[in-house]
Amino acid sequence: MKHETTVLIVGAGPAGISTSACLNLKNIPNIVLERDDSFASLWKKRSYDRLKLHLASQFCELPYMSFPPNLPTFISKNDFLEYLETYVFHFNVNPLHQRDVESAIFDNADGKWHVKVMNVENNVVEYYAAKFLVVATGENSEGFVPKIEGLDGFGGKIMHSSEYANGKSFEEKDVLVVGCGNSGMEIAYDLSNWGARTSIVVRSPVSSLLVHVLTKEMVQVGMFLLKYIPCNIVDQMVMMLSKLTYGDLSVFGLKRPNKGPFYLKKITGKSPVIDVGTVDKIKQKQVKVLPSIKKIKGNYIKFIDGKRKRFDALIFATGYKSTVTKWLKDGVLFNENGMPKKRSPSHWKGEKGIYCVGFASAGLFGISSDAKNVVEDISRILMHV
Ligand SMILES: Cc1cc2nc3c(=O)[nH]c(=O)nc-3n(C[C@H](O)[C@H](O)[C@H](O)COP(=O)(O)OP(=O)(O)OC[C@H]3O[C@@H](n4cnc5c(N)ncnc54)[C@H](O)[C@@H]3O)c2cc1C
Ligand SMILES: NC(=O)C1=CN([C@@H]2O[C@H](COP(=O)(O)OP(=O)(O)OC[C@H]3O[C@@H](n4cnc5c(N)ncnc54)[C@H](OP(=O)(O)O)[C@@H]3O)[C@@H](O)[C@H]2O)C=CC1
Ligand SMILES: O=C(O)C(=O)Cc1c[nH]c2ccccc12
Repeated sequence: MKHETTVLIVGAGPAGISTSACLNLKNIPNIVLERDDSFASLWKKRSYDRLKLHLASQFCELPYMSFPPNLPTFISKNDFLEYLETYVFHFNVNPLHQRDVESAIFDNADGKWHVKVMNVENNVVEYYAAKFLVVATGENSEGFVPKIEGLDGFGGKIMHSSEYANGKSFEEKDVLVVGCGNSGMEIAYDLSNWGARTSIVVRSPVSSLLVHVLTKEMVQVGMFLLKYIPCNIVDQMVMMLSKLTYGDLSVFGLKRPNKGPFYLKKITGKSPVIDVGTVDKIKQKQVKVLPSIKKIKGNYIKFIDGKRKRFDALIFATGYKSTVTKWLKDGVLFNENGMPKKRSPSHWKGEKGIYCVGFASAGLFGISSDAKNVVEDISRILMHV
């Protein structure tokens, strides 16, 4: 049997949920397919305990619902999850769980997307069809771990940042965090608080890790000013504040790029590091900075500066990859990395009724705007048929 609807949404993270909510408000039939056994699985199962939103709450709202007024500016993971619970209930969003989308093909004959789904609860294949397909599987669908010589033979524990909850089991252990994006920097801070002897790999200036380090307040002020002042001026102000607060961090391998943080976020999607106290720990030598890994032998890690050190655990905070190309080969909307071919703001629409929500590297703010754009477009098309 084939399940027919108007819009099929793949993924029930913030992107899928908000798209379904916007469609429900317009009474457009839709089905949300989610591979996990709950919605917002990244937030529920694949993010660390101490996670708080890095952006002020007004930049993290999903369409048509504000956060409760009693919440602090920077919301905790649990409060965000409670907000999502209220959101799905209020907008009557009902994802079908344990539905892993395996393929999606457009059929010119009937003008519909045909989607093959594995119901992982009972191992039965299901088929769905719809005029519109919204890809909402996210930029963080799968953890990325680089290939390193000897990694398979590492004698200690290996995990990706998405599997890290807290540092309870790492007390008194030697732990190496690889990667110093927002996940790596915060996990290193957490590990150190839990009493782990913590080191973090910052790519050496040779392969140059150019990164802005800001506080969440600097980002908050910057986001506010961007509404009124050109990006280059906001960037200069924020960079000046960062210099005054942190000084020169290049001795720790963290080199400030010439281009500003908001400009770089817009052009490359790369977020600045929003410091939660890790920089202070680095300066106090409570978190040690090490260069890139050359190879691994047993429990020993050899670094590119020739030094060697023993570790009990490796935590890869080396980012994520999109998994869209595993099940979708549309050739138009997405490139070979499963990311939109077109840059924001025209990234969200493909051909033949395919869309994506949540692929603009613009966080929850970008998701909200994508969802509204996509649903407006679908609604306009439906009104003209
Ligand atoms: C640790 C972390 C913290 C973040 N914090 C912030 C923040 O504070 N502020 C901010 O603005 N942004 C933040 N982001 C960025 C972004 O907003 C979040 O990643 C957000 O959850 C993205 O929502 P999404 O719905 O696009 O993707 P996801 O939340 O990843 O949801 C995608 C869903 O699709 C499902 N799926 C994937 N493949 C399939 C398939 N084949 N079939 C069926 N279902 C599938 C997944 O199981 C998942 O539930 C953070 C990201 C991370 C990793
Ligand atoms: N509270 C919050 O709001 C949080 C938000 N986030 C967001 O989630 C998204 C994902 O963040 P994150 O998980 O940190 O991933 P990122 O992709 O942002 O960072 C990965 C880091 O790993 C480095 N890296 C990759 N490969 C290697 C390697 N072989 N050796 C050494 N370093 C390597 C990258 O360096 P390079 O750039 O040189 O490739 C980069 O610094 C981001 O948008 C982030 O802002 C994450 C955590 C908390
Ligand atoms: O946390 C993230 O990864 C985000 O993408 C959120 C975000 C959107 N715009 C920004 C500008 C500066 C820092 C973070 C973000």
